[in-house]
Amino acid sequence: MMNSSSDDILPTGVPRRAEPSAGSCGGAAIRVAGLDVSRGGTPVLRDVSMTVPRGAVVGLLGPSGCGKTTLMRAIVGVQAIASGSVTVLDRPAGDRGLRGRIGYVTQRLSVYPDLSVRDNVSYFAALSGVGSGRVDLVIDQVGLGELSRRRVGALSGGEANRASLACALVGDPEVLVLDEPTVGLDPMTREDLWERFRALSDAGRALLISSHVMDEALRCDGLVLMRRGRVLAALTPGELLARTGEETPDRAFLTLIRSGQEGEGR
Ligand SMILES: Nc1ncnc2c1ncn2[C@@H]1O[C@H](COP(=O)(O)OP(=O)(O)OP(=O)(O)O)[C@@H](O)[C@H]1O
Repeated sequence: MMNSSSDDILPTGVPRRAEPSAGSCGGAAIRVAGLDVSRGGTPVLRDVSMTVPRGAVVGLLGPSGCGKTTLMRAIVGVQAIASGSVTVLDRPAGDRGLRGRIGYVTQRLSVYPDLSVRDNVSYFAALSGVGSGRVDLVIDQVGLGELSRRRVGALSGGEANRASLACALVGDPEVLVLDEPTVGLDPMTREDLWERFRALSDAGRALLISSHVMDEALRCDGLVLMRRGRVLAALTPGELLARTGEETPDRAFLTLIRSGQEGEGR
């Protein structure tokens, strides 16, 4: 039986490190309830409910086309929704008051190819009103220190992705929504970035990170597993392995899908 009630949807264990201290304004940075979205007249998200606690890294996993990007677009407020609710930092998604408080890195490059890494990040710093003090810091954090003067158009795909990430990080947003940020990266760079994500969550930021790479699931505090526009399960990596009896997340995901299909009588 998959999670469906809103009481179920916080992966157990996730809020523990993310629970607000007394007096703070609530544990969930992102709260999605009963979300339905259609694109091009076709339903692509159906009754999606999930939360991302403050101070946690939640992995959004599922096969290509299952609706991960659409869910992220709804969370950052650029996707029309049919029904349900999406709340970020206690405000409706897309609210003007959220500007600068959410960082979003899309799969497509959202930086200017004709500008250098440094100029791109400086531009985003100016947009966020943070000044230039953090520019070199975030460029170093994504491992582009030596390439900061190079035009983004002359970077490799993975380097350009990291330039996008630096632009999202420079405003020090409270919520980060990252659509496959590690795609095309070598294992060492991937490792560095996950350390960075962990440091951000330790500092209280909420991160929702989509990935095709199931092994990255083990690095997350909580997982939202999607299939065909629905949330198949929301749970911790440990729960995923324990529930399925599998040793690796990709096998566990397949086992969950199969058990779901049996439940559907297919
Ligand atoms: N502009 C659009 N018009 C119509 N359908 C769309 C549009 N964009 C996406 N879709 C469809 O919506 C569904 C969900 O797409 P989405 O991009 O959210 O999936 P995803 O899980 O992020 O996929 P991937 O992992 O391949 O990036 C897919 O079936 C896709 O074909």
